[in-house]
Amino acid sequence: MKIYFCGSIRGGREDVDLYLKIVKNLKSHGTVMTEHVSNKQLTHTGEAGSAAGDRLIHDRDVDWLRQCDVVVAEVTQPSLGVGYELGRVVDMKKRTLCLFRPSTGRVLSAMIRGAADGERFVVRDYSEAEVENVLDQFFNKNLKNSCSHCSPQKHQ
Ligand SMILES: O=c1[nH]c(=O)n([C@H]2C[C@H](O)[C@@H](COP(=O)(O)O)O2)cc1CO
Repeated sequence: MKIYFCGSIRGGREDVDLYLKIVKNLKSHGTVMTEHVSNKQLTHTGEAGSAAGDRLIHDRDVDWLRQCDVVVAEVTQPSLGVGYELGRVVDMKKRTLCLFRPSTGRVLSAMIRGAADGERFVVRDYSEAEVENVLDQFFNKNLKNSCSHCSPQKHQ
């Protein structure tokens, strides 16, 4: 099971501790292609400072999005990059879980909440305390048979 995790980088790194918690959980369900998003050393400047570096990041990430089996996005901290990734995956018809924390007082973009269909593109309001349960429930109940690379019993 290849999992693409989306989280804010240049949009602000305020939630990086939570990204770390999410990625730790995701690793129990499969291979996380974008583990760097949860790296506490990675600052709001991102992985590269030059336009050439940005093109490499863009092309690599779009390629990973094409390859992945499922997308999980923490969408509370607004990020242009995460919004762009989600727009692309809607077109790619990838199974997607967006996680949003209303307790922050933020209101999620209509372009994300309004894209939810409850099946392929799910938006889940949650609190940090329940994040592991929400992820386990999503993977165990919804994704048992959707991995294209391995048997339902062995999600690696
Ligand atoms: O250095 C990077 N590496 C990278 O993989 N990304 C991708 C993964 C994240 O889910 C998303 C974050 O976008 P943004 O930086 O606009 O917040 O874009 C984004 C950047 C910097 O924009």
